[in-house]
Amino acid sequence: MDISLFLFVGFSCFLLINGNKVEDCDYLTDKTSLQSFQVLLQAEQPYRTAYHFQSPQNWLNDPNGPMYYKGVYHLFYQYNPNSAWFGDGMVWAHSASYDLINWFGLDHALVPSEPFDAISCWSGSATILPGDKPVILYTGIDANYNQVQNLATPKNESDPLLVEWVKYFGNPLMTPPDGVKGDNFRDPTTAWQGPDGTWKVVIGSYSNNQGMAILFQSQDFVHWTMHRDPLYSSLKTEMWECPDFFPVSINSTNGVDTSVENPSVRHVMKASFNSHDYYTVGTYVTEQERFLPDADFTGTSLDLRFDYGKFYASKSFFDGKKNRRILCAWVNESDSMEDDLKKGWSGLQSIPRQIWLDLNGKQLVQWPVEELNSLRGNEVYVYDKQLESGSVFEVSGITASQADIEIMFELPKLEEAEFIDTSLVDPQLICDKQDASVTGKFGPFGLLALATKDLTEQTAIFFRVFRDHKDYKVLMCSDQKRSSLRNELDKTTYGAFIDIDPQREMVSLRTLIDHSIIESFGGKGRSVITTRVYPKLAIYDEAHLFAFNNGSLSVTVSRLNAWSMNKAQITAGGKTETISEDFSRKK
Ligand SMILES: OC[C@H]1O[C@@](CO)(OC[C@@]2(O[C@H]3O[C@H](CO)[C@@H](O)[C@H](O)[C@H]3O)O[C@H](CO)[C@@H](O)[C@@H]2O)[C@@H](O)[C@@H]1O
Repeated sequence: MDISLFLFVGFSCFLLINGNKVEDCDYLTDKTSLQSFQVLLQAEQPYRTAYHFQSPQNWLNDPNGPMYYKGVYHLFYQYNPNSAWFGDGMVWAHSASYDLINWFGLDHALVPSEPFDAISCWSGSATILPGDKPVILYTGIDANYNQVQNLATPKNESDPLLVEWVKYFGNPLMTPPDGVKGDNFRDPTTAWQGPDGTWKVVIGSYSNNQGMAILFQSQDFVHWTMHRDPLYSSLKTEMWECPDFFPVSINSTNGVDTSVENPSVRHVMKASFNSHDYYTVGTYVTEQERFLPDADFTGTSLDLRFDYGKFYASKSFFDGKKNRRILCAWVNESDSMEDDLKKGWSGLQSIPRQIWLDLNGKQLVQWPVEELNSLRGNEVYVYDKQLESGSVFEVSGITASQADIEIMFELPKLEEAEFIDTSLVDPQLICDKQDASVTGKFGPFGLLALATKDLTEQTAIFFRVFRDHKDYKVLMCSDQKRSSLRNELDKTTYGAFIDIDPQREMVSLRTLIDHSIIESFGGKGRSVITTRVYPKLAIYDEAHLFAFNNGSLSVTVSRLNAWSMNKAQITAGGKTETISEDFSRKK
């Protein structure tokens, strides 16, 4: 709970709590009533997170320009200083960290101020130029609501915190090309440098019924020319937001710098559309400036996604400190806009994830950054526990509303698995039809998170294992249907197949629970599902965690380790905003 400011204007006084004007000070004349008021408000804010990044108040969306510079990690993000809703006047808020988990806020890095960003400073990326010189390319919404690309540089490069940024006087550097609408040209990627020294960057767009990554080239990072063809475009897609284009090593979990081009890397193209982050692995043919995907986007459930739940506008960066590539994304709310006004905030950032190419070369693997483990507190574990059909057991001894769980399942007699109905190809639909209450053979088995003791409220993260001819198919689901007794929440069920062979590998799950967000990594990070839930009763100490098996065949929990998670230090930025009356946020 952030009690931001007391303002005394003349004889009147009010209190800003999470950015909302909530009470006259008459009510708070003595310390006792202030304390009870705080307790009351705490009870009203059970959905704020303990270790996921969120701003103290207001609306937050895309991560922008993440980078590692002179010993400091930087996270900029889309932020509305005026409201818990998205709107005009978006800024680049700025936080810094030494470990990607604990963050301290700094002054906003970019705020609308010039003709080329008069309305808003929208998403973009950072690039570290040779000589350790960081720069930002971002989308400005100009006074005519056109999207243009702008450059900003640090005022003082020797300041590791990069607090002040200066907008280039010659902005904008790129404007919507012919045939591209003024509102379909945004979100520059991190730029990369070709072997001949040419800088390249792609901008998300939509033209001629295709979503695309328009390629621009430059010799000096200031003068940019559009390449004849987009780096890649796809007919099956809408407007591409926040594209990302980066190399991945074919034989190592290490990351590589965005400019690396050699035979030991492949390239990944990511585009955000249709509320999801889709990606495809492929080959970057430098000479032709073409990206050749192994598989084109299909606009169906067959496309690869970073996350099969809520995870949007992600951005990756190469972390030179630990030679890894890190991915972060915006996780939006599933409650109503009215709820967001009441809470005074909206939007979270995912836990930063390390990403690398799976050994099979077909897809990426993701895992929470190792620094997260530093928040692990009390641990409980279970080994070799048989889960008979219909059984449920409580994992007690940890803070179930704030936890990190790793669990591995062994499936004896795999051959008894039921055959998959091959007419069902969309995993999300299967998870929805065959939710956690529907008994199969192997599955549903998994975890019941943020559950009441009597299981009235529960979010089930579970697996089903099917036979498919001589092979097996492992389905992972996150079922939010019973996540809350509250109505008017989006309780969509999510699902994904996991590319593992249960004959050779145990079915594993790592789940991060943090009050209103659940991030689940199946099959050692081969499929990930993030969800937002808002239990009415299963909050704080009333939240419980269970392992369950609702399949007709028994399964064995070969290993379960669960940790209480400590709170991360995430402090507010340097500037406190006051409420603008233009943006009505009255309760
Ligand atoms: O903050 C601007 C950046 O966000 C992006 C991707 O998230 O585009 C957002 C977008 O606006 C929609 O999304 C808002 C939340 O992200 C939502 O509240 C709003 O109502 C939506 O319109 O902006 C355009 C124009 O409105 C829309 O097409 C996008 O989805 C990114 O592309 C921006 O740089």
